[in-house]
Amino acid sequence: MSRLELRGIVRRYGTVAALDGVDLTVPSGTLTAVLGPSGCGKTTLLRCVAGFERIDAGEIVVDGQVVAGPTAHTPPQRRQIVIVPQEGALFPHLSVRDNVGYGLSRAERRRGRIDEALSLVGLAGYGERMPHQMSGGQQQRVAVARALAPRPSLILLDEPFSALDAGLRAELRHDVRSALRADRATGILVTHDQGEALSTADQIAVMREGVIVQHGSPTSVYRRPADAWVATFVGDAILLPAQAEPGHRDDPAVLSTALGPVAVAGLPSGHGALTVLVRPEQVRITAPPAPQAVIATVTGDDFHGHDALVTVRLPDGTHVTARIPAPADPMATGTRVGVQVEGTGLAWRVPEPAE
Ligand SMILES: Nc1ncnc2c1ncn2[C@@H]1O[C@H](COP(=O)(O)OP(=O)(O)OP(=O)(O)O)[C@@H](O)[C@H]1O
Repeated sequence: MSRLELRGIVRRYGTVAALDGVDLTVPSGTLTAVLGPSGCGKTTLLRCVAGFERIDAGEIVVDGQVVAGPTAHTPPQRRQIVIVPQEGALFPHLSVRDNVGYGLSRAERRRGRIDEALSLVGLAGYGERMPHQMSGGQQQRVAVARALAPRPSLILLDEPFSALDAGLRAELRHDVRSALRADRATGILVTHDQGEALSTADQIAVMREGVIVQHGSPTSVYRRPADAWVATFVGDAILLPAQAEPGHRDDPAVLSTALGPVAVAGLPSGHGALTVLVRPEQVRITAPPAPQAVIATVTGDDFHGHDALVTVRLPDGTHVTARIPAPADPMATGTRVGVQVEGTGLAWRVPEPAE
């Protein structure tokens, strides 16, 4: 169990700042998912924490000890930090047992740490198999067991489930999360899959262009995204234009949008153009249209088993997609429905165009 602190980390490649002042704290025994689009610096961040890359500015502190900074660079083998890569991490010529025991002392092997690590990932009894006798998902479990076995200060997971199909991914991330918790390990999970980040991590750090733009619990990042970009990156978002009037003093204020009235808490002060965020599950669809609902026309219905994504055209011509519990019959294209927003939305001021 270790606490990780990143303070103002900068890592440049020529003129590109892959990391441009990253601040992040990962409390002991917790898992933080670093979520961001391709090229935002996620892998560079892991490589700096592990010690494979030197940093140009800032400090990396593990349990109060500076492992990288202006005058320090502890080499990777002395950081007690392990990385679990996407795939192909196992030695093909070694048994599962020998793979897991690779970095362990003889004493730890004797104390039964290999079997303990295999049980943590649900593979008790698989020690004598060779990697090629295991499925892709089982091989990733072995890789996680091998990483956990020496009880590292930190475990860094670099998109470890990305090569697996959807069902196996969900099962494995759940089991890996349980294994990390059982071992009270501190970890960072890098992913660009927002569902994975929301369902697996204790904290989410959203990264954009080499900076952490928001850090918080999955619920806080989903419910109170820092800006419209985070809102669309973490979850599906409906963004609607609205206008703040000087008379809006209530909290929540009720704004007029193409989806009808939307209650917004914590409205920015002053008047001007706003962007209002509503999540697709907040849109209620009624057929026949409920009184006071905005009248819309169904243009698409995607059935997903547990729910359905229904796209409608609003009177102003814009299309929005609602997530509703799957109806018994699909909503036919052209059906006239009513749409209303439930709960509260969020709003941000639209930046003035530069002169
Ligand atoms: N060795 C390198 N030399 C030069 N530029 C690099 C190097 N490694 C990374 N970069 C650049 O740094 C930026 C961040 O790259 P990084 O691989 O960390 O992103 P990422 O978020 O992990 O992307 P992905 O999700 O696609 O793996 C990119 O602009 C990339 O081109």
